[in-house]
Parts: sequence; C-alpha cells; structure tokens
Amino acid sequence: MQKTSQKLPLTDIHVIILDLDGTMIDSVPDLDVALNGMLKELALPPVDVSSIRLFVGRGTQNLVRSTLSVHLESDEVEKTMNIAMTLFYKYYRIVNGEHSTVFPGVREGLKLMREKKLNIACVTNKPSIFTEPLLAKNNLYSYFNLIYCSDTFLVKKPDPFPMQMACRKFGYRPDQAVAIGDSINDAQAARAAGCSLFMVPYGYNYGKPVEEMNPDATVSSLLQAANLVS
Ligand SMILES: O=C(O)COP(=O)(O)O
Ligand SMILES: [Mg+2]
Repeated sequence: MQKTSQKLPLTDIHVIILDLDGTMIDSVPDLDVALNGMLKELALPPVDVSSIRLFVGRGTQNLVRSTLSVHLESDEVEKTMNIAMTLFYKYYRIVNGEHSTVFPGVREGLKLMREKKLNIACVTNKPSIFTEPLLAKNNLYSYFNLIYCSDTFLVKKPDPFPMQMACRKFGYRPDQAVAIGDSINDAQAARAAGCSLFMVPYGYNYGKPVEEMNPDATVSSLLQAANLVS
C-alpha cells in the first residue's frame, strides 16, 4: 500500500526512517579531507568540494569511484579501486566527525519524535564502521532504536529491503512509516517499500530539486517533519 498525496499531518504513523548524510549531518567537509588525502597519496590532483557533494548518496564504493573518474579513464579507475578504497578508509576513519556538522533542527526534531513515542530508525548507505562513530560523536546515537548501514544487508538504498526490514522489526506496516531523506535513493527506496516520504531540500541530491521526487512534503528541518506526523 503506497501513500501518495496524503493530507498533512500524516496520521497513524509509528515509524520514522531517517537518512544520515545530507539529512542529519553535513558530512561533506570530512569526505573532502579524506578523498583529497586519498588522491594526494595516489599522486592525482585534488577535486573540489562542490563536485564531492554531487557524488554522495550511493555508498562509499560509488563515492570513491566517482572521485577517481574525475581524473582517470574507466579501466584505470577499476585498476585503482582496491588501493583507493584502502586509502579512503584510512583517512576517513581519522577525520570522520571532525569537520562535519549537524543540520539545524535535527536534535529538536529527534527529541519531538521521541516525545511522540515514534520508533526511530537510521537507514543509511554509509558503512557501519563510519556511521556509529559519527552519530556518537554528534550525540545523536541514543535517539535511535535501530541503525541499518550499507553493510547490514546485501542490498542498500534505493533497494527497499532495509526500510521494509525496519518496519517489520518494529512490528508496523510500511504505510505506517515515514522515510525522511535528501536524495533520489531515499525517495525510490521509500516508495518501493510503501512508506510515506518527506524530503529535505538542503542535502545532496545530485544537484536536482527534491520536489522532482514527489514527496508527501518537503520539510525545511526534522523539527518541521516531526510536527507533520501524529
Ligand atoms: O554514504 C552515502 O553514500 C550516503 O549516505 P546516506 O544514505 O546516509 O545519505
Ligand atoms: Mg543522504
């Protein structure tokens, strides 16, 4: 059952499924340091931060591959991937959480969701080795009843499976859940799962307006999102 064009506020909602990068945390400043550290060690020129913003959303392999593709032909990219991934992990483990910031209204939104007794899951395409320390460093970890990362299952967003599993784990149907994200990957996963969809306009959506994803609402903050469900 797919909810589209629902009246706001959405009712009979029991589960909130939150994206991480670009929705809760502006992680690009850390990714910038890690990716450019990787490139330097590979003796490749740097990439600028505006390009990096366009690469985030489909997981770490895709991020590293897109970054290498700025400078290398596709066969060279594939030959370089193993060492590049190792270098990216080395730098990102060090810098993760150092320069990133929590978007306005995130903490207030999470608090209100807790007060409303909603079950809160984080479903991210970030690997678990980076997700949990990043949430903890920003004092967000304790708000979550469930955290699913890119390596929790064999598939990640835009596949609907992690969102469907989150609903099942809490004992609710997907149409009793709202996914909140910043990119087409969140939108496609939410719709295929049968969840409602809110989108934030301030994250990373490959430079495209989030309205193109036909969300149930575009929300300026997680606090506004929390006010639109009951
Ligand atoms: O790491 C990514 O590619 C994006 O992560 P997200 O799913 O939290 O936006
Ligand atoms: Mg995101």
